[in-house]
Amino acid sequence: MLALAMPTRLMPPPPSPPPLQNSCALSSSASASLIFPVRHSVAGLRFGTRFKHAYTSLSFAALVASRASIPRWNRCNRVFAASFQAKAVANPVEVESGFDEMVAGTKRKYFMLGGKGGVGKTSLAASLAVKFANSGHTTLVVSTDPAHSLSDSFAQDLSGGKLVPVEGPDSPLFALEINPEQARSEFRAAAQTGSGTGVKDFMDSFGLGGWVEQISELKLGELLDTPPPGLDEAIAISKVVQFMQSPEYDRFTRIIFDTAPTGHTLRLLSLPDFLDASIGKLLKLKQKLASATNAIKSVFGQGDGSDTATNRLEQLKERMVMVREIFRNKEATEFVIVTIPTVMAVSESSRLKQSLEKEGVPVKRLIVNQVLAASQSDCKFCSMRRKDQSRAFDIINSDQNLKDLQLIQSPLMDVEIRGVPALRFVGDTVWR
Ligand SMILES: Nc1ncnc2c1ncn2[C@@H]1O[C@H](COP(=O)(O)OP(=O)(O)OP(=O)(O)O)[C@@H](O)[C@H]1O
Repeated sequence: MLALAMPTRLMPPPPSPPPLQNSCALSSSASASLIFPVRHSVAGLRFGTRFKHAYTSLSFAALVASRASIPRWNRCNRVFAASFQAKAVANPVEVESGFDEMVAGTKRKYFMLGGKGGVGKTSLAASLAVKFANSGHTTLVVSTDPAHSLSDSFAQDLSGGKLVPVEGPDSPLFALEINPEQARSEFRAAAQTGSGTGVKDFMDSFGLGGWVEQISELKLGELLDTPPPGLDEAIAISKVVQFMQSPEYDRFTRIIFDTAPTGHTLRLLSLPDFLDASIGKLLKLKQKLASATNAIKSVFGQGDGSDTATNRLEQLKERMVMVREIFRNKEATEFVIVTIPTVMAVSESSRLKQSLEKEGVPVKRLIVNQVLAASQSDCKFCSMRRKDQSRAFDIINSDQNLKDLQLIQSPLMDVEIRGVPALRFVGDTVWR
């Protein structure tokens, strides 16, 4: 059934005819064997005629409801992607997003969605969460992005750092927004007692110069004074790991992370090793000092509560190791790269893929979001955008880091994706 298949590779669209009345026609033309429409012809929404699933009428109601707030600065930006013009270059089995594989089994799986800022990570993470929940999985979606937008995406207040039930899906779906600022404060409070210049001076005054050198190697003071980007997220994720150790979390069979933009994610990936090494050294040092004089013991000993601090550091270290294990577990984890069809975004995705590979993080899929549909008649703006888009797809097809990933396309909608019905619609369109 060709209509159910998604193409693996977009081919450059045929040359566009001259613009007609400066408008974007909503055509879903398909020329027989090579070109076929997507399963949900979104253009059909406008005329209410071509829905194939019960969900879509619901979704459309929500989408229509939210349309009122969209500025109509140009007819072109109202285009719902009508169809993808694509060449079926591969076996139809390969051209779907592979959702069957993602949803299979009741063992817990983690999905991390990441990419450049603003490409649609949150919308796609939320839509995937809704799709899993509607497929029978008790699902958790977590935001560790310092600039949370999960609440906006679900149109529900999810802040507060606690599990919040999301209303609407068929099976339980919970969301959790971790406040990275607060998580970092906790980390500072836990770590400060065991390091820093105060201890260094103190050690020096006892003639323990060698130790001073070791302490400065820790770089923990530096870490706390100017925390590297990504630390917030590392701590936020380690907090999630902490939560997940509690029995309350056993029921979740799918956990989705809406991660921070690329830069943060890359630094985050190298951070567990760095923290692991730093905290490890600190703990080792503490153990050595435990047999030293009472005066030194008082710095690290029970009297001033710093044992609690080191215990917490030890806990943090353990969690960082767990985070790293989760990130690298090929059986349980998948990092899904989200991009948009622009040269800049695709180049960044390529670098992200390379770094993830270097860190041993499994990546199988690349979602190209906001794909503009092919159209019979184009306004100048749309045809320019489509040319850019086509260039971006060419790059993906030839890029060493990206070309072997399973390509998923997500159409550009002409409304903001907000609320469970809209997310359900997007989920059914993209995750098939
Ligand atoms: N396919 C799409 N069609 C139309 N609008 C979209 C699409 N995907 C995302 N958007 C819109 O783009 C905006 C940004 O999306 P989203 O918040 O999901 O991106 P993000 O990558 O998570 O951003 P950030 O990096 O800031 O966290 C939102 O208003 C969202 O509704």
